[in-house]
Amino acid sequence: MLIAFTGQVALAQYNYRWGNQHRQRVEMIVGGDFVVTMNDAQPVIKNGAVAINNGKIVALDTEDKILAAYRASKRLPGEGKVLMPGLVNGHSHTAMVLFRGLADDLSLQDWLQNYIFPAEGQFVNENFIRVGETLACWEMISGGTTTFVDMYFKPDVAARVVERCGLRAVIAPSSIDFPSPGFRGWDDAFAAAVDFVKRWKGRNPRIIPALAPHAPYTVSPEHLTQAIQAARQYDVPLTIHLAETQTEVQDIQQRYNATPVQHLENLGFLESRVFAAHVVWPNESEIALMAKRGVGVIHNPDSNLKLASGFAPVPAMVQAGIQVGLGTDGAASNNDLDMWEAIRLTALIHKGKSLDPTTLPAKTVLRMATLGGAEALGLADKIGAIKVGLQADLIQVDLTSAHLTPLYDVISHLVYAAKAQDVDTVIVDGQVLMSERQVFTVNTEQIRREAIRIGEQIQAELRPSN
Ligand SMILES: CSC[C@H]1O[C@@H](n2cnc3c(O)ncnc32)[C@H](O)[C@@H]1O
Ligand SMILES: [Zn+2]
Repeated sequence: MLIAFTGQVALAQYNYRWGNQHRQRVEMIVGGDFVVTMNDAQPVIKNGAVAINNGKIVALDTEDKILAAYRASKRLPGEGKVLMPGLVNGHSHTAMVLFRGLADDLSLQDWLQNYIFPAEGQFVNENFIRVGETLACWEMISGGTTTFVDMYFKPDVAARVVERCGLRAVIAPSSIDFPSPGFRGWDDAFAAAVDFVKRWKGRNPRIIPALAPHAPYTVSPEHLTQAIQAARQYDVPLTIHLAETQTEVQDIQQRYNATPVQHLENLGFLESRVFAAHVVWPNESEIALMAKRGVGVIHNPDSNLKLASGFAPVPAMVQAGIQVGLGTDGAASNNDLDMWEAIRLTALIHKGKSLDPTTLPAKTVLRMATLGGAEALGLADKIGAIKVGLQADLIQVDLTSAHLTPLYDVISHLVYAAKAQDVDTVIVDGQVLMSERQVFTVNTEQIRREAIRIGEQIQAELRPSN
């Protein structure tokens, strides 16, 4: 008896001393009852875990195997949770959260010309962007977005906020042919955008500078050509609003005798560094053209519905092999930055439109919100899936709420039932930004106060539209 007990103690001591030594030390181990990987080799691992070191995924397996091979000073257990790649919001104007609810129930043209452009001219300055961007980062972290595209103004301020909040972002300063906040017109806006790109390229791996001419109806052919040439010269992505409304299609047809996508093709603009937002009204040959040129598309269902822009032919674009991601657009046309809503709407509206319930099945849509977005942005070698060698941009989604009980199919729940509030943990580059719904990188009380103050100022000073 005594011998057996002594033997057990010795074994425990051996395991403690040497077993631990044999396990490789990593920074963090994160688990999930289900690990949804977006990696075809191992799509869903039950009772899985991921080992993270230096911000990267170094191992992915069942939790038993991970714990047998690795030890970590930090562990985020996965009971009652799904572990999955962070969501990629492929199109937003993030600081527009401060214009949320300012002008609703309008068409895009009316909304932009008569409400949003004037309000931006009046209120967007560096402080507006600092507060709006921080508020948006808080909202996005809370909802499980780990990478987003910000197509807006004052990119240096936005980039510094993103650095502090810990998210990953493609920061694409807007250039447009008429006055915009801080600029007289295209020339000074575009020069500043190029200067931003030159200064931020390679500076912080989480900040990807890009160029963003607004749209074919607000940027001349000469300036569009200038933009794509600069994107090539500095080897950065380029994003643009494209074929968003029927009004745009008619306008471009009248001005240039071409449909919007064809117009860009005629300028030699279409290539794989380009990803276009909306693309609601491409014709069949334009879809084939975008697929051939490797142009990514970001679908924004909430905004397209709210502005009554129409239903983008997403099933046909996916079928053609276009890399399609999802976006929220700005919170003034959505009215939030909730990617779960974009996921659910995408999975629903195209079924209704096609009268076919097999259109865009849940798995396809979840892929669009993660790996599809990463592909469209040209970032799939870094993010979008749980795979050894990729950056550790991960979220844990809590499965214990009433609306996720019971569970038959984890992908079904993520697409048709989960909500932003179910996101429990957010990790970017191996850094925990939120755990148990507590956001660590934003002073939420302070930013709420500052956002309310700006809202009061806008309310008091907004000039009526004509
Ligand atoms: C040059 S990008 C920033 C510019 O775009 C405006 N904007 C916001 N949402 C949309 C949209 O859906 N279509 C076109 N333009 C949009 C935003 O207010 C900025 O002025
Ligand atoms: Zn937009």
